[in-house]
Amino acid sequence: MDVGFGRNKKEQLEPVRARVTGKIPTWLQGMLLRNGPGMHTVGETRYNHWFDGLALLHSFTIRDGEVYYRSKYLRSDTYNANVEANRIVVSEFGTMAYPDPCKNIFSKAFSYLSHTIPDFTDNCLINIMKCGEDFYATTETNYIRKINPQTLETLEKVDYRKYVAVNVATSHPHYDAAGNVLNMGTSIVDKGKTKYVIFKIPATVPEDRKKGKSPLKHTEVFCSIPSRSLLSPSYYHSFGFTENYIIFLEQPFKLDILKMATAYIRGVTWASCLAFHREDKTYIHIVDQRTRKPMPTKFYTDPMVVFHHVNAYEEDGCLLFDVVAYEDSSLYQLFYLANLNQDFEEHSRLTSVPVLRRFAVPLHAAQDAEVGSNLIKLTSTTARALKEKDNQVYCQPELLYEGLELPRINYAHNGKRYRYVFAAEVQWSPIPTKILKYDILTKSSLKWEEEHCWPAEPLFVPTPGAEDEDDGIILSAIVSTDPQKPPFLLILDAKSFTELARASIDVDMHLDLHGLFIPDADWDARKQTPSQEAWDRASDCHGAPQT
Ligand SMILES: CC1=C(/C=C/C(C)=C/C=C/C(C)=C/C=O)C(C)(C)CCC1
Ligand SMILES: [Fe+2]
Repeated sequence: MDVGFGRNKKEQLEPVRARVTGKIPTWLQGMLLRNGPGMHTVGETRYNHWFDGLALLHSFTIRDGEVYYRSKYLRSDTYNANVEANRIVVSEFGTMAYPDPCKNIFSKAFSYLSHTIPDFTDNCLINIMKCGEDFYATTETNYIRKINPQTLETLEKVDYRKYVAVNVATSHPHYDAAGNVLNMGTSIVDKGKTKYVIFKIPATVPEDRKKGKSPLKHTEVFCSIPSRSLLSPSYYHSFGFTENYIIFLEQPFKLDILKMATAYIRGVTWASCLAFHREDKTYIHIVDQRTRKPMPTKFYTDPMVVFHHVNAYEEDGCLLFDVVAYEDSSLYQLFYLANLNQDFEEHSRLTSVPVLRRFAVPLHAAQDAEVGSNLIKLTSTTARALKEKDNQVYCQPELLYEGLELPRINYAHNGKRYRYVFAAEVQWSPIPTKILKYDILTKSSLKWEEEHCWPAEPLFVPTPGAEDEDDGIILSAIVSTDPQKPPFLLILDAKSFTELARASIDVDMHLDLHGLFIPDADWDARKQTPSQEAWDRASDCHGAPQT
């Protein structure tokens, strides 16, 4: 089965109207905006890893029961430089590139030296972040790219380092109740220290300080956590968040800074500077948002690799947090394009399945508790926190569900008690074939699947005025491995997990990573959604078979 992982996808610049079957709820008006890699070769050169691909943004605009689709490559500096040179000239996660092969030995040496502190890529292919009224494409370097969600045009390049000292940052920020962005990055060997920095970008800027300024200019450091090691900070892809706490896992999947500093000259990739240390522990840092300080207790657990935090909440003096955990870092290995070729099913077997695990940590010092005692008295979980000497606590998680990735929740429950996880079901292969609704309370699940269909991350949109946590719909872009079946946007009823509608579009749709839904109601009066007239010009897509 070939879905062409390494094949470049065509952009769909003009909106096309999808062929809708079923009935889209009338209240569902807005735009699903998503990001992911779409171009894997430039000229004769090719990227090694799927996470290297050039960012391709796509959007599904839902209006009065119709769906309009468009896609556009992010015109990052990386994209422009590559296209101009007709080859890959900017390094990505799994591909090291050499811009000037013809340079003489002296200028070559100079160019090597200038890469000691590398200028990373602005190929923001992972997610979309809402920042005040603006939207940004994001990756894990120090760069983000402002975009126009309506036209998918690429706007300013923003360097986080102008506002906060971080060399890398996550593409999974959190949003608090006021819409402020909280994100985390690593400041590497700055003034002799390496630390993890949690920073806040305000949703709004006071009128008197505004003067057309972006909220990013008002970014503040919320708190920082010193890295256990100066030269090998942990890699992380997301973090946990509740009203009062921030959860950071300092996992034994680490960046080797010395290796990074010499990677360019040695001709190896950034990916090769990341290593899983199975002999190490995973340290659990809990920051109290009121004091902005990490709790002094040394919480730890077994070695693991976590990409996605699912949710976290406080219950009876404990903090519960749920993550998708692996026993090793094989996920990154599998996404090498060489493993994702025609017979990828043979070559791409994970050596550990992604498991939904629940951790529980006690929030109050248990100085008098006996060594060996379990500090978790909750009846809702079997997760344990065992008291050890020297203020250490060993955390043993509860296994909730085996085989899921790309988790999403009803974000109104972020940081709060919640019951449902929506995710893609992933067993031993990294490619999802089902969409899953997992009920943490009853430990039961509902699934959607269809032959030849590969679903993207399922996104939950609540019904306006919803009371139940699962009162809403699920949106997932589905690509099919059957050439006779065009890709489609699937709309499921989140309660029953039954199909409400699907919108088929005969375009070259890519498998994406993450994104968000912008309800029409979020657009303020100044930034109107495009007029109906604009959509009327969209060409029809009759869902004809792809050739
Ligand atoms: C370029 C670059 C990086 C990029 C990492 C990327 C692009 C990671 C993507 C991860 C995904 C998509 C995970 C999904 O679960 C690092 C290592 C941060 C630092 C060095 C330079
Ligand atoms: Fe992610």
